[in-house]
Amino acid sequence: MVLDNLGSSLRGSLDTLSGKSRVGEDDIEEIVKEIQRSLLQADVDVSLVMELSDSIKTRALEEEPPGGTTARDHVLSIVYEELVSLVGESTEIPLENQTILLAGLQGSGKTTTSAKMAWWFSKKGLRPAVIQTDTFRPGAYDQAKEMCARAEVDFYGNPDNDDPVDIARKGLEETADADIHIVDTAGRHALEDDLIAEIEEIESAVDPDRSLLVLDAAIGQGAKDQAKQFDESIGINGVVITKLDGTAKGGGALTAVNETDSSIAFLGSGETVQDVERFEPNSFISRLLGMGDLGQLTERVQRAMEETQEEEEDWDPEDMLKGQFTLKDMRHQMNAMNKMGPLDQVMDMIPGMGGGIMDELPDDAMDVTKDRMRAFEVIMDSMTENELENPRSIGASQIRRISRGSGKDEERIRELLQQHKMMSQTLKQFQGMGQGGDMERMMKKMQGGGGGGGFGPFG
Ligand SMILES: Nc1nc2c(ncn2[C@@H]2O[C@H](COP(=O)(O)OP(=O)(O)OP(=O)(O)O)[C@@H](O)[C@H]2O)c(=O)[nH]1
Repeated sequence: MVLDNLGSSLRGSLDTLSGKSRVGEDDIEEIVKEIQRSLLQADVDVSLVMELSDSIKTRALEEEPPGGTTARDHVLSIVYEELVSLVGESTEIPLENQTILLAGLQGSGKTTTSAKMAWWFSKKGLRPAVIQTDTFRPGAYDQAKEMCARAEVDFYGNPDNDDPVDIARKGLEETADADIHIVDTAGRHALEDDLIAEIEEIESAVDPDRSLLVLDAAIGQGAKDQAKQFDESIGINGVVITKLDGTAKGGGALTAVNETDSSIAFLGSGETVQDVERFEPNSFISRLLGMGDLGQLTERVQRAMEETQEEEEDWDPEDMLKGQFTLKDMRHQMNAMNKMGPLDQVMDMIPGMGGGIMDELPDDAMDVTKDRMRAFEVIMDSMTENELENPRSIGASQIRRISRGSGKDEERIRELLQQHKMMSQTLKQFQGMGQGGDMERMMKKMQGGGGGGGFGPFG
């Protein structure tokens, strides 16, 4: 992960501030040196590093720590804010119909990224399609097709056609039913004129809503020229950094962002379709600093909870923790999830709840897509209070009645009950794991609404 060492070395030097109420010039010099060392090691452009360290120094010495804040927390919050502003906002990716073009050098991870992004969009309830126009690398077609099958998303390619522009055009026609079109393009070893000419032609044929530059995290300063050229030829709106699992670098990508005046859209951290996440500056920096991401998580959870409070006054998360997971709880969870993003991504943000744990769960335990959620809502509206509280009491005759009332197939109702059962079992697993731990704390936060300040995780 980028700036891997920053968290621990920074925490070390911040500890020297413990007990102090004011920060001295020597202290801040020491801290800034640590930050510079980490950023330069991670290949961040020298001028960016200098800019950042100057602002940290000036702010730490000139700004008064707010009442009740220790010198350590004050400096940490400044470092945090400045790092967040260094990486910038995340590229805007609206959840609506659009065409996205992927560009980048050979091996940067475009094909993998196209399938990953399609998977990500599908989990948001949209229907994505990947269009593979790489006629240069033998094997690209099979690779993309296989990954798209694994991601369960639409795919178009034609290994017998050697005209990428024609494939792109036909692909858009053939996948007209999809909401999101992701157009993968060929790469070359280096930026050559024919690559640029080809991508320009594809760009004008597909007229993308946004073009993303895919960069290997290990690229280093070479990113600067590449970014510049792609930007000049097709216009770059955002960057995808791949292979963050394999390197402690990644600073080159920040340079590319700066060069193209764009932002980071997605991060890739593995070879499977699920190894992708939306770039979010706050959570990214919190994690770099090794502080977990509870600040952002609680904010999101609280916002979602406030919005779903309405007619659910009698919903008690304590009951859920005790293992009584009713259909009402499920409805509450679905509403909250809908607002926060998929539960697996939310879980990833909780320290100790990341990838490994989610991998052990059945895939469909968390797979509550928008369409299914809508259908489930309608079905639940046709249930009685007693049925909502005691789903086990629902037998064949109730299912028939609910089906008539909701206009949904009986099969759908069984599916809902099955989903409830799975979520209930999943929750039991978490209860087992979270003895006095993260899950329980998260549920308390959901319930009590404490914390919530911008720097929650630093306490
Ligand atoms: N560990 C890791 N490997 C990745 C990641 N993204 C891509 N890869 C691997 O990197 C290699 C190249 O990825 P591709 O997706 O084929 O790259 P490409 O840019 O489409 O390559 P061309 O089609 O030749 O231009 C493959 O072996 C991928 O499995 C990642 O985030 N982490």
